[in-house]
Amino acid sequence: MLEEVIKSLEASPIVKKGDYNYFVNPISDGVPAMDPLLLRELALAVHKYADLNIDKIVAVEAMGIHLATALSLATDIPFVVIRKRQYGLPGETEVYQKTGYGSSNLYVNDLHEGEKILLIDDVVSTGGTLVALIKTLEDMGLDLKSVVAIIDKGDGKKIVKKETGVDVLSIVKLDVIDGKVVIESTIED
Ligand SMILES: O=P(O)(O)OC[C@H]1O[C@H](OP(=O)(O)OP(=O)(O)O)[C@H](O)[C@@H]1O
Ligand code: HPA
Repeated sequence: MLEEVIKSLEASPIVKKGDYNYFVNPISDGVPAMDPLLLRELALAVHKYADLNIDKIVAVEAMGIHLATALSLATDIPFVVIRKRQYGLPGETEVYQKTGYGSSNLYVNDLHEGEKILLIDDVVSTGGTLVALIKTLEDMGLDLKSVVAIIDKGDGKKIVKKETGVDVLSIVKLDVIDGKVVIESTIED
């Protein structure tokens, strides 16, 4: 079921961001172009394994958005985006996000105490993004039914578990070794 996903990830070029080995892929960057077959495989895998008894899908800007869109179309569940742009709307919550190569503020809007949500992002790597978001969303009283990171890079998922107690649902586990993406496992193994 994940043939296109694996093929595409294994072909990812690696670019350096400082010391960080950054893989470039349609799932995580929209570059090179995303084959709809690949996007469909991802949406089907999330549909199959995630808890979809939820009120909203919550995407992290930027590269959670296409994944949330595909899942929303497949499920008829609405999605909201955690943006890098501040709106200053009532109830807006700011979250500081630090990755292996940068940082920014994220802004949570239109999420309300007691709502059941699925949080989706493309990659978990240092865990900086998901740890900060999970802590904030839990403090806001949201019920995180599933936390999805399509790609678990290095120790990402393990770090999130240690820091928050939350099990991230990931479709592919990979690492960058000797300048290449190496697939370690998939959810279908
Ligand atoms: O586990 P971490 O080390 O936090 O890395 C994961 C985060 O890094 C990327 O975000 P980035 O801020 O680069 O944004 P983008 O989605 O706009 O590319 C990715 O989309 C995740 O949100
Ligand atoms: N590639 C793409 N997106 C990412 C990465 C990466 O290596 N790490 C965190 N987000």
